[in-house]
Amino acid sequence: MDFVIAPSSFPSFLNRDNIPSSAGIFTLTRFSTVTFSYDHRCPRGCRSRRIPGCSRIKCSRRRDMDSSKSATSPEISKPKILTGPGGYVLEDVPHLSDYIPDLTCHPNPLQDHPAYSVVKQYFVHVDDTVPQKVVVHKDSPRGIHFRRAGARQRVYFDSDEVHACIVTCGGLCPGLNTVIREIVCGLYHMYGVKKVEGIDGGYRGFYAKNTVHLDPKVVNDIHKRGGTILGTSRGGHDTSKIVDSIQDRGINQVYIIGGDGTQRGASVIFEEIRRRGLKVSVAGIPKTIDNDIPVIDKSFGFDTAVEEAQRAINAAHVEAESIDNGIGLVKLMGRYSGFIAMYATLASRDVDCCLIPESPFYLEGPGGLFEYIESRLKENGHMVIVIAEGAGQELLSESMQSMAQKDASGNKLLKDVGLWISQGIKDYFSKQRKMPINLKYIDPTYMIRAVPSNASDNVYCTLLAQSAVHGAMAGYTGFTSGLVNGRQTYIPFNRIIEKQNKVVITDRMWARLLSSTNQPSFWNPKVSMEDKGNEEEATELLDNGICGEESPRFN
Ligand SMILES: Nc1ncnc2c1ncn2[C@@H]1O[C@H](COP(=O)(O)OP(=O)(O)O)[C@@H](O)[C@H]1O
Ligand SMILES: O=P(O)(O)OC[C@H]1O[C@](O)(COP(=O)(O)O)[C@@H](O)[C@@H]1O
Ligand SMILES: [Mg+2]
Repeated sequence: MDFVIAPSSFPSFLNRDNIPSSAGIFTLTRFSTVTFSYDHRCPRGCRSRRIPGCSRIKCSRRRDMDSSKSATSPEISKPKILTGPGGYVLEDVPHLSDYIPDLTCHPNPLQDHPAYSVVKQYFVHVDDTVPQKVVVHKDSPRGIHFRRAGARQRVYFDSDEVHACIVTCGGLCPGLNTVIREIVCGLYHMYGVKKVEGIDGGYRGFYAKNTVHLDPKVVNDIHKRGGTILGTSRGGHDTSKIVDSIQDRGINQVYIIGGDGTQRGASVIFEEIRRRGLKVSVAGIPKTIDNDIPVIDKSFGFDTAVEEAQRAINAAHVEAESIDNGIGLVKLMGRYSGFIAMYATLASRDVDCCLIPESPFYLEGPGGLFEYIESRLKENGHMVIVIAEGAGQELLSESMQSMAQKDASGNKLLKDVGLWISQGIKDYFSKQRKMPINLKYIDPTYMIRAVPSNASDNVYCTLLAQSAVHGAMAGYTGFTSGLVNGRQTYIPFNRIIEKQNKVVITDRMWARLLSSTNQPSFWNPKVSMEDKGNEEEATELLDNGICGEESPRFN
């Protein structure tokens, strides 16, 4: 039985919501006769017979497409790029209606919500976008924009129809539990969605474990705890099995919380879902304390990690100050990006030297680290060094037997630079300089990421989670919810996974650090000229947008 309702019979607010011309009428389709056996599942993800929006003709036509379970389809969706006057570019995110025609939509239930209905203009205008760069010149082109996140006037899921799942992958990060909590509560309290499941233990949990029931009662207090109540893992990623599991369980909204590796995985999952023609929204929430995800202002949990790192730096300073020629050495996380070390150093003001993966350094000779340590000790009697775990790895490889080991996700396993440099400093001063020093090495690595998120990260996590929920309900898919210039946006996966965010050492922020520590830049003009990749973009973090101008040069 099909119902076709003309727009005039809908509440008037719907007509104001820039309904695309292709959706000139709303089609409420209901069918009662078609059945799908396990082997002939409805490729749109509905295993029940009575899910609106899944017409018999289209489902049976699409059944053929489902016969191949291969996740290696060459059909990768093209980026959705829209251009406008003045050099305006919108890097848009996919929508379920891009590949599923005649989807039904409904008025957003938030219009009747006691909290939100009083907000003037609560719904985001369909044309709202956020610029990637806010510092422009008079004649600059308008540049790249992302779709603004937030609740839309119409949604593409009926609340009763939604079956959501949440998964957390990769390393821990403060705030994971808050994001889980706010997705569950957002779905329940804003949209009346009751079916939410947690995937146990990362991606492999989709096919290797049972799911965990989630509701507001279960998640009520979890934001006060570190870690993730769902568990996490690296590796174990089989796209076909994951999408089979999504389809078998009848899941139609997938919330994936994780770092760069996870978002790469999410992008492949989205492509496979699209290839199978399923009505399943895939929403990513970027997670990493390393802050190595590009485009976004910063990742959640980063502030908490920097705050926690202060405790280790303070301890190192107290220890170093208390003895003659005291050196406090602190190793912080940061595999490829030194943001935590840089911000912890800038925040502390007690640090004399910060070493990060992006800034190569050398130990001996004029302008080297050992010479600087000696001068600081002679001048001050003590010093504090902060080193990111990924710093100086090329020096370690030279002096240790190279073992290119990787973790289950394919990330390079690093050698312990903290122990190595501690030994190097001790050997240099005792053997070559015959100068007694007292070195205390503090390794708080896991302590800074296992803590619960602080107040500001909790609010940030809430906004990211709610944005993801609004986006999925509005039918967007293949997107990551992220903060761009202080506004919540939907960013296409291809932009999130194309490269890693790194500290740009020719940028103002690194200059601020150098001027705060007084350390040598270890800058070698020849090496820097060769390092073209680093010159293009300014460091993306807390720089109030002013770092997007020309990168200044130092030395
Ligand atoms: N290039 C990739 N393509 C698809 N999936 C990936 C890729 N890299 C990592 N993954 C998957 O994402 C998950 C987490 O990745 P990992 O690198 O460990 O953490 P993070 O997401 O925090 O960077 C793992 O289960 C892994 O299998
Ligand atoms: O020991 P583990 O769990 O693999 O985690 C160590 C890694 O996790 C991180 O904190 C973050 O990495 P991800 O963002 O990839 O999870 C790195 O800085 C660190 O090298
Ligand atoms: Mg990673």
